[in-house]
Amino acid sequence: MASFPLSAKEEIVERFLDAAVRGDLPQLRMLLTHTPSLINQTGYSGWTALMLAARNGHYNVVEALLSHGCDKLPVNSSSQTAYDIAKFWGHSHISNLLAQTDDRCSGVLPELYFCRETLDRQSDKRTDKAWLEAQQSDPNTVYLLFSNINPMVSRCEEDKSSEVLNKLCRFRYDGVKDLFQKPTTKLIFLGVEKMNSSSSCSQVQEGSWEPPAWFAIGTDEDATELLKRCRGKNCFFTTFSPKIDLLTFSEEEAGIVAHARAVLVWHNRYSFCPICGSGTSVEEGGHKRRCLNLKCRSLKGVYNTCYPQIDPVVIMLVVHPGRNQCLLGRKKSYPVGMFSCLAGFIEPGEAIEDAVRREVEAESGVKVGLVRYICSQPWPMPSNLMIGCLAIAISTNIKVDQNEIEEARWFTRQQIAESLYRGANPALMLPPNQTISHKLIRYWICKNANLSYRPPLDI
Ligand SMILES: NC(=O)C1=CN([C@@H]2O[C@H](COP(=O)(O)OP(=O)(O)OC[C@H]3O[C@@H](n4cnc5c(N)ncnc54)[C@H](O)[C@@H]3O)[C@@H](O)[C@H]2O)C=CC1
Ligand SMILES: [Mg+2]
Ligand SMILES: [Mg+2]
Ligand SMILES: [Mg+2]
Ligand SMILES: [Zn+2]
Repeated sequence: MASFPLSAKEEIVERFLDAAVRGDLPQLRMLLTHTPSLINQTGYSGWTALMLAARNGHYNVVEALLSHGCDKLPVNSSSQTAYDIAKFWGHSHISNLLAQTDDRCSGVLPELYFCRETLDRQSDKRTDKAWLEAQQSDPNTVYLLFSNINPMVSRCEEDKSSEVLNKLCRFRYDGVKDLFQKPTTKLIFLGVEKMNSSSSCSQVQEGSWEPPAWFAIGTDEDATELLKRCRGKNCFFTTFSPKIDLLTFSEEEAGIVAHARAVLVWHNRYSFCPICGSGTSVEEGGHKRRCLNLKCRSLKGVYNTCYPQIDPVVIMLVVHPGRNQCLLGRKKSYPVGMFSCLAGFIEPGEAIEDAVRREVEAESGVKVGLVRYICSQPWPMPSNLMIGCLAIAISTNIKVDQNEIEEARWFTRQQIAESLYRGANPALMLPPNQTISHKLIRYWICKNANLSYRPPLDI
């Protein structure tokens, strides 16, 4: 059989995998230091370094790979994870190690995008007017600019291979103070910087260091005028395709965007009092609106029109009664070949479990029994809270409501695994890594992959 010369990249992957087969830890470490992206690479066999080390009983290599953040969930063409492989070949010390790490550390259910609490919200400070005013003019305070609800960002030029493309433009007081004069400007107190290793200097010990406060400014001023403030920093607003652009921040900044955007959207929607139609004043660092009509009912008791609104949405991966398939659907608006979890808004007076059952049956005709909450994600498009569940189907016939989705289908574990780990299934493209939909699908795959953990509902 003719053999083709390997490209430089293929060659380095093969050297890395070969080190895992031989248990050559120094060589493996050296290659990993030089090229960290090797960690989850597969060779021609479709096996990762972790699988190969597990197959050959190299405990120290498995340990080193895990400590470098290796993903232990990929499966080979026989749907085996590294855990399955170690178990099959009788390397129980390795299968025990692979089964040990808990969900969050092992990548089974890693932190979700938009979920990182980068700032300390310090919600108690929102009512401290004097403190807030002092922070506003403090030279260390950080301001983020939003043209309505779209953040001003600059392109990241440093790392072209990274998924992080956008960085929030940060301003000091002098660069934005003129905007405060406009009555339509909204100022949102986002919190203060959390103390980290770089801030634990002598100033902190002396008690003289105050963590900088962060504010978001929402303005309706002309975007081109706002851009002049960046003085050539190559800034722009994410007006063209917010859905895609909002997924290209770092984890640290994504959480800040989710908070700021949801509050600014609420201000845009609730300019006037929804009870009596009067004007409102903005209070509590932008987290409350108070009606200016002293006779208004909203001033008595707690009115939920006065506080930022969040729209709860259930999103669920429906599992076939036989446990080996899952139900995914596609809307007309999805890219060609993409299928995702079914989702729908929770209705008033409805429990999460009932919303899951109602939405699944309405959209796909499939009836659902058990529902289990897994995780949640703020989704600032514009202010949803996605509540992620696994649900067990008790019927399998599909009858799609064409008004809601275009198609729904049962997919086998093998089809999903191939799409997740090898992108080899052109008929099935899964939603991007940053979405809760992706995480739920991944969670199901790994929980079903004979990992030692057995969920209480035997999902
Ligand atoms: N992060 C993720 O992985 C995913 C997020 N989503 C988000 O979930 C949300 C809900 O999913 P859909 O399937 O669209 O919901 P859905 O299945 O409830 O259908 C939405 C339709 O229901 C009506 N509706 C009823 N109550 C509503 C409310 N409170 N707000 C808005 N519309 C309401 C409207 O006619 C709307 O067109 C979407 O906004 C979407 O952005 C959806 C799928 C994946
Ligand atoms: Mg829906
Ligand atoms: Mg629906
Ligand atoms: Mg609905
Ligand atoms: Zn009112």
